[in-house]
Amino acid sequence: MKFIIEHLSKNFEKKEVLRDIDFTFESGKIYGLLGRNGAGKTTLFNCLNRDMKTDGGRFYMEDGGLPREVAAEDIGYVLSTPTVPEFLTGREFLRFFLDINEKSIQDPRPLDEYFDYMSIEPEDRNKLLKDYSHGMKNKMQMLINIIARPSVLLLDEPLTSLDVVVAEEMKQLLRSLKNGRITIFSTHIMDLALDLCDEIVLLNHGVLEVVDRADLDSSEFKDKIIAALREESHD
Ligand SMILES: Nc1ncnc2c1ncn2[C@@H]1O[C@H](COP(=O)(O)OP(=O)(O)OP(=O)(O)O)[C@@H](O)[C@H]1O
Repeated sequence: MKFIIEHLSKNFEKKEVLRDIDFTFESGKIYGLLGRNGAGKTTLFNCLNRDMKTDGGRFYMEDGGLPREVAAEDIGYVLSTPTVPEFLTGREFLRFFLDINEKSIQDPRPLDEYFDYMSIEPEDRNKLLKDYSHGMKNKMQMLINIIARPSVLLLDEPLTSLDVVVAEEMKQLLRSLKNGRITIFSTHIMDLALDLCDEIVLLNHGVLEVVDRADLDSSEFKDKIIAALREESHD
């Protein structure tokens, strides 16, 4: 399976944020998306999730060499700021999500199995989501996105505000989930990107380019990324 973006562009009035995004993502890989503040990472995710209209270009899936339209259930999107219904308990939210997606979720599991999977403690499962910490809300958002088994999982800086233990658990989780799907992960934490991702992709000057990590040790590779991103400031 591939996820192919061709000549995608997006402007905000006169500001050209995405100029010509042309990229092919392949199943089984985690892609680390790096870019300066304001480079357009969230805008790209919003366009791919169809929350925002693009100004040009297209994107589609390719299965067994055949192109097909992107269906809503193909894309999972975890926002950097978790948005969950605060008036529900963790358990109510999960049950509600499973109920409304009953037809599309293959092999639903008992609720506690999902909570166990995300290491959400039994005493927290019946608490209101408004009383969940940022990291716990983030886990819930991640959970509902992975239950739905999207082909493409977009993660907008999901680990930035998590403590080291939860961040490590999330990393393990993402690694365990990567087969059979495309994971695109935006982050400002370069070590995390180098550690977790199979490919590093830079969003720079409105285009996406892969950074070749062949034959470079980690420090040289980091310098190369910083040098490439620094160019952006001379615009
Ligand atoms: N709805 C909008 N209306 C106008 N301009 C916008 C809108 N959304 C984003 N922008 C602009 O588009 C540019 C890219 O923003 P975006 O949030 O996509 O960047 P980012 O790479 O995710 O940044 P960061 O790393 O700081 O989160 C910025 O200049 C931003 O001000």
